[in-house]
Amino acid sequence: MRQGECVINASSPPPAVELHGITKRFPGVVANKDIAITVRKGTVHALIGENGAGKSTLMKILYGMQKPDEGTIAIDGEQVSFNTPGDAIARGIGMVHQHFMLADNLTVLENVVLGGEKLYGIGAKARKKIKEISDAYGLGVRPDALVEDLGVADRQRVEILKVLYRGAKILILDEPTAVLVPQEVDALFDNLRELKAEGLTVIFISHKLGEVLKVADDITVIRRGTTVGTADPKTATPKQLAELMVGAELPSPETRESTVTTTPMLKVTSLTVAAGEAVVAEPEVLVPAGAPDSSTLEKVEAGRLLLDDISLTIHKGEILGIAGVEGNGQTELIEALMGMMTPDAGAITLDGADITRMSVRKRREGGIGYIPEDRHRHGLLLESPLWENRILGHVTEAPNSKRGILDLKAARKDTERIVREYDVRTPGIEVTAASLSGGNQQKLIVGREMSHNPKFLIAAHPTRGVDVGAQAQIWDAIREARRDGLAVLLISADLDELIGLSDTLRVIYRGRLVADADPATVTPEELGTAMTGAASGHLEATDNHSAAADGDTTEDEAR
Ligand SMILES: Nc1ncnc2c1ncn2[C@@H]1O[C@H](COP(=O)(O)OP(=O)(O)OP(=O)(O)O)[C@@H](O)[C@H]1O
Repeated sequence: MRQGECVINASSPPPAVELHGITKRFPGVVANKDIAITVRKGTVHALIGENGAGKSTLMKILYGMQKPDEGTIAIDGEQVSFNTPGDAIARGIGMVHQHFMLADNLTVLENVVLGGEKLYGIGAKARKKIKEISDAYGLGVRPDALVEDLGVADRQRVEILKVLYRGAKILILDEPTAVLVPQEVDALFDNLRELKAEGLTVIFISHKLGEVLKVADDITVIRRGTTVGTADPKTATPKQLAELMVGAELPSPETRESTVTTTPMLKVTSLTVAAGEAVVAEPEVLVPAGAPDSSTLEKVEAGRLLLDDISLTIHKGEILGIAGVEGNGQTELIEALMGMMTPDAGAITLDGADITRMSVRKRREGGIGYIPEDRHRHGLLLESPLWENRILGHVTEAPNSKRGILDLKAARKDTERIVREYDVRTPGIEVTAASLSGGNQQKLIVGREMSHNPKFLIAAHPTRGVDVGAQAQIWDAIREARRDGLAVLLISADLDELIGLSDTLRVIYRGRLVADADPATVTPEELGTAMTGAASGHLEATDNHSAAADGDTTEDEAR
């Protein structure tokens, strides 16, 4: 572990990026404080730090999305000043955001060219250029594929290709591996090595310390807005990095104590959803009165089964993990369970009561907690203060409501409690959710949902974007509630989390449950293989109907 900056000897080319004395203040928060980072040309440089440490702010400054209050930026040895991302792009900087920004209904070529038409037109020249870039860096992108047909990893490659097409020599990737399965992570790292070999520079933000050590040449640690040191990936361990970041031990999701009972809490029988189904959106129960409509459910093309005869049972005290590459029916399963989508066939019972046609509000009141996949679309009102976000989805429940009337004082007080207990780093509860860092937004949602003592929790990527310290805390909260009988449907792209937390594991592929895995023995690689639809000798094929029958056991029957 070395403190301070990398040593650059006199004969080295100028560093690709030099940030000096960068300071950025927001009301009540110093997001970046006198930050100094030197990024060597042709390297992969990882930026790590706990939630709210200031990583995204720093990258937004480098990409021209935000202006620093103080400090200088030099690119290839030359001082620059960016007012917009356009200025940064012109100096060869590209950014791939965590939330992809592609138009689904356009082809890869159209997406790549969009906004950059001046470079190579929109015809044969553009196509040739795309092919050249794709071949040069091993991206394997097909220009005529429709983006909506692509999986997550391919979409990410299109995003990378898009910034390369615009001439980026320095790529900023914001948590690029959060949505990828292990095999896809390896493929991305191969791409990054290719980029590096061609002299490009990559800066990436990540909370996955093992991966950081695998791919980074240099690591900078940021804590509370300032650089606290650099680490050498050749010698550092994940534990050391975690300690440097948050002063905490690296958590493990592993628990093999079983709290699974024989009492079914959630039972899903032959649930089927065809594409193009009309959506039952009930914005008024998701948001407080007067807030904008947060229903963003979309229609999809007709003719395909999005959920195909899904049957499963989750018992009291059981965490059932669903493994799957994004886009294989997880969203539809969640929406059908929450009442945001009406299934075409099948039934859902919660604690013995049929909830198949029940409203979202009634389901929530009946004890369903919901940590959504996309916190911006379904979890938060970004422009509203934290205390309003605490009410979101729980308008009619205590402490937000007393005898049918909103109790704002109690809601505010409870928001302060959640902020304290879940360590949401914020100057106060009056700031907007948008002003929180990604990980702190997530902690607020988890705190809110756990505060209502749900019977059944839908946890989609519960620790996405949170640092190792907060991750441990969220895992503990879920485990503790499980001990008290909580049933959990866990959906996560983090296979270690999925394997470590789940009591039961099932694989979803093209809307069907295709395999079962034993969390005590399965490896992330085996699970990753099964998720791509390939048969894995280590996993058992699912028998949907025996799973349904399983739900018929009574409390007294042994499982
Ligand atoms: N637009 C904004 N307005 C007010 N405060 C902000 C704004 N953007 C960021 N902040 C604050 O600046 C601090 C740094 O946030 P930033 O998003 O840079 O953290 P981060 O290290 O990227 O965290 P995470 O790992 O959770 O994404 C946080 O306290 C955050 O609340």
